[in-house]
Amino acid sequence: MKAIASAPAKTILFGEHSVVYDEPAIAGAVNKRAYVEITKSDRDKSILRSYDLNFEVELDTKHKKYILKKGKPGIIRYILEALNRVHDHTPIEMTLSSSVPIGSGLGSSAAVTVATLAALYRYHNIRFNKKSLAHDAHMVEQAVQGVASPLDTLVSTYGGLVYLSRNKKVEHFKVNFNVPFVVGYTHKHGNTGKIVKDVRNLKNNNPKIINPVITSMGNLTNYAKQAILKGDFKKVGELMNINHGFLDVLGVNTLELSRMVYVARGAGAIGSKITGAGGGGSIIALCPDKVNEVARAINKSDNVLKIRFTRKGVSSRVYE
Ligand SMILES: Nc1ncnc2c1ncn2[C@@H]1O[C@H](COP(=O)(O)OP(=O)(O)OP(=O)(O)O)[C@@H](O)[C@H]1O
Ligand SMILES: C[C@@](O)(CCO)CC(=O)[O-]
Ligand SMILES: [Mg+2]
Repeated sequence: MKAIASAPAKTILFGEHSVVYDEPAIAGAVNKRAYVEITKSDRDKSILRSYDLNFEVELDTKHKKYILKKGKPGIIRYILEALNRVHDHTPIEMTLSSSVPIGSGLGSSAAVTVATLAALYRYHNIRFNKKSLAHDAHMVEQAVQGVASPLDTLVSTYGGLVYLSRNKKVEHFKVNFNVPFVVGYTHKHGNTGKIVKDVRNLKNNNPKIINPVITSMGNLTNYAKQAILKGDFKKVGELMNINHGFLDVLGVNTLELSRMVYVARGAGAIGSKITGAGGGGSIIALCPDKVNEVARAINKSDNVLKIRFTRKGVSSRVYE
């Protein structure tokens, strides 16, 4: 018996970081995915491996211990947390593959977590639905990072373009939002857990300054929702640029991210901003009519990822 699952990466259009403080956010699933496969092992220990992320872990799930045979522990922590919550100690072989750049603001941790939980639920024949899966995946991110909003794991579970309201209501945009975006990313990985905690410290040390910024980011996201519904991409772009300024105030901008943001605008993007936690990772640029020019300009000093939004969220199945 083999259980497999996959879940999409995401890009945040508006609301990263402010969503941690219950402000609204808009994010979409994109055409990069994480894949997890689980089979029964005939060895006495479980093995977790990834050929493309180049890591291998020997798991002693009975004693909740692991030996990192090769690779870095980062993303593995999400998988181990999911295993601790769901798996018994029967030996399994778990293989992860992913086309999502890790630590690049595109929700690799959420895609890996959602795919891992879905594959484990299938393997153990545990009933679940998208609501329960998104919740459980959020709890895993919360446990690993210390602080996490439900946004990334919601988008990886449901797919599509999602508006998350202040009272955590999920709305799916019905509009056809396939306007051309370009994602630029640096090889400087971010670490969302650490960056979110840094923002929390800044907020706690300067509440009278940062709290109104967080509130304004929430209001901006609601204006952006109206602009998207009206198809007013000029306004969407303008609001992306303002949102980027707010993220700079929160301290999550870097030289590389700024360079890509302004290179994109100089090449014709009508809006560009950090997407995801920042501190490394990615920017997103809205460039109707100028996709190739913007992609070429960013690619001169950084990396470009042509993304498309996808309605396809998590998928999973069992092969007997
Ligand atoms: N090459 C790597 N191999 C394994 N883990 C890595 C590697 N590079 C980074 N990591 C870790 O993977 C995790 C990536 O999750 P993180 O949430 O930080 O980024 P992300 O999900 O890709 O971006 P965001 O959360 O901003 O959307 C982090 O714990 C990071 O330390
Ligand atoms: C920075 C953040 O808002 C998004 C990370 O992709 C963190 C979170 O929502 O958990
Ligand atoms: Mg993440």
